[in-house]
Amino acid sequence: QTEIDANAVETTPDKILIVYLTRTKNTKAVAKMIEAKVGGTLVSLELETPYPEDYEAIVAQVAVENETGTLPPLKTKVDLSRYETIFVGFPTWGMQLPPPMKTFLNENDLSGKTVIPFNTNAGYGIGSSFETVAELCSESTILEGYSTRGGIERNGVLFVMEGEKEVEVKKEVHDWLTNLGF
Ligand SMILES: Cc1cc2nc3c(=O)[nH]c(=O)nc-3n(C[C@H](O)[C@H](O)[C@H](O)COP(=O)(O)O)c2cc1C
Repeated sequence: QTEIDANAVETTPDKILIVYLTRTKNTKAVAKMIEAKVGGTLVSLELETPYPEDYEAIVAQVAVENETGTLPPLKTKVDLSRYETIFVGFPTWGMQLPPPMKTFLNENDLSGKTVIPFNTNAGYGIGSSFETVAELCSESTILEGYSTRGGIERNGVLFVMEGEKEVEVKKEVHDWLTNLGF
């Protein structure tokens, strides 16, 4: 007897892309947990001109970009044609979707594809980032996203996805993806 899971996401690993932005590697760690469960191709977004290493400097630059709607040019180019399910991962920056992810969603056509956001943040939450993903992917099917607390760079807390936290996030990611039908 064959059981058919009505909730199953109908895709295969070769059609899954996991694209993420990361600075202190927390979002990257979540991306790798997703890959471990669903497979797919991992792509890290890199800028033509990297952000400053200095925290205050990047905060100031991102604030200006957010305010002016600047879309920083990406070095990373991806041919999306073969992918039907695209996970998009990013930290919260200035309570918004980080400018490089705005660039990515602006310069690529994700219409007709399934888009699934995920996020790490310092504890202030996703801000408007998931809403902006939905706005920039208005012709896509958006599934429920996942968010967890990551680093607090302002306080010198950088990478946190280890030890108990890693175990906890792995379980949450597993349950979230199972819920989505993966
Ligand atoms: C420029 C900048 C702005 C940030 N703004 C916020 C924010 O508005 N709210 C928040 O909760 N965390 C904020 N953070 C903290 C990051 O979202 C958090 O440390 C996240 O886990 C970093 O992910 P990453 O390790 O993948 O780079 C900010 C960090 C940076 C560098």
